[in-house]
Amino acid sequence: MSEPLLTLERIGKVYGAKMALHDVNFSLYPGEFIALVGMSGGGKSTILRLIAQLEAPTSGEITFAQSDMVTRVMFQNDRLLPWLTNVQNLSFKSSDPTQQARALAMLDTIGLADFANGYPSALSGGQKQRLALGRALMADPQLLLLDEPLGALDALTRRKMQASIAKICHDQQLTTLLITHDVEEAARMADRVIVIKDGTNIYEADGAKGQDAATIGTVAERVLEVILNPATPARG
Ligand SMILES: Nc1ncnc2c1ncn2[C@@H]1O[C@H](COP(=O)(O)OP(=O)(O)OP(=O)(O)O)[C@@H](O)[C@H]1O
Repeated sequence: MSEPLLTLERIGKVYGAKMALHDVNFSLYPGEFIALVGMSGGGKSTILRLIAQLEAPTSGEITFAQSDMVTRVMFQNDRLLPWLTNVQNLSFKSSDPTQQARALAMLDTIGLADFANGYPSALSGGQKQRLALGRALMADPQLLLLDEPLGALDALTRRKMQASIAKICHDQQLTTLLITHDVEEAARMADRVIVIKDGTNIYEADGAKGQDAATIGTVAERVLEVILNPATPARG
C-alpha cells in the first residue's frame, strides 16, 4: 500500500473540563474515501477540525505527507455567495480566462452547465450542494473534508447526491473524509468506514462503495450494531 496522506496517532483533544477526543488512531491513504460515523457528540467534527488544522490536538500527533497540503472543507451549510452568479461562485469573479474556462468546465462536471449565469438562490438544495462541492474542487485539493454535507437535504435528493459526490470524488481520485450520522450513507459512499464513539475510533470496516444494495445493507447493519454495542472487535 502507498504511504498515507495523513496519520493520526494517539490524538487527544480537551476543551476545558471536557475531553472531546482520546486516543484516536487512523491513517488516510491517497485516493481513499473514508467515512467517520457515530452518534452525536462522539468527536467526529473535532477530528475534522484537527485534520483541517483549524485547531491543534491537545496530545498526540497528526503527520501529513507534505506540509503545504491543499485541503478544502464542505459543510452542511453551502456557504455560497448569494450576490455572485453560479459561475462566479466558482471563479470568484476572476478575469483570468483560464480560471473562467475552469469554472465553466467544473459546472459541467457537477451537472450545472445550464445554470452558469443564474444565482444560487434559484438552485435546489441538491444543486446548491453540488455548486459548493464544485467550489471546493476548484482549489484542486489533495484532501476533501465533507462535514455532514447532505444533512439538510430531503431523502431522495440526498440519495442522488450520495451517488453523484461519490462518482465525482472517484473520477478525480480525490482523497476524501466524510462525516455522517447515516450508516447507510457511509456504507454506500466509502471505501472504509470508521466508527467514532466517546472520543475514540472503536471499529473499522470495509465500505461497500459501488456495490449492490444487499452488500451496502449488510455493512450498514454491522456498523450500526457496533455503534449501539461498543463491546465489539476492532476490525470487520
Ligand atoms: N469548542 C468546544 N468547546 C467545548 N466542548 C466542545 C467544543 N467542541 C466540541 N466539544 C465537545 O466535544 C465533544 C465532541 O464534539 P463533536 O462536535 O466533535 O462531536 P460529533 O461527533 O461531531 O457530534 P455531532 O455529530 O453532533 O456533530 C462533545 O461533547 C462536544 O460538546
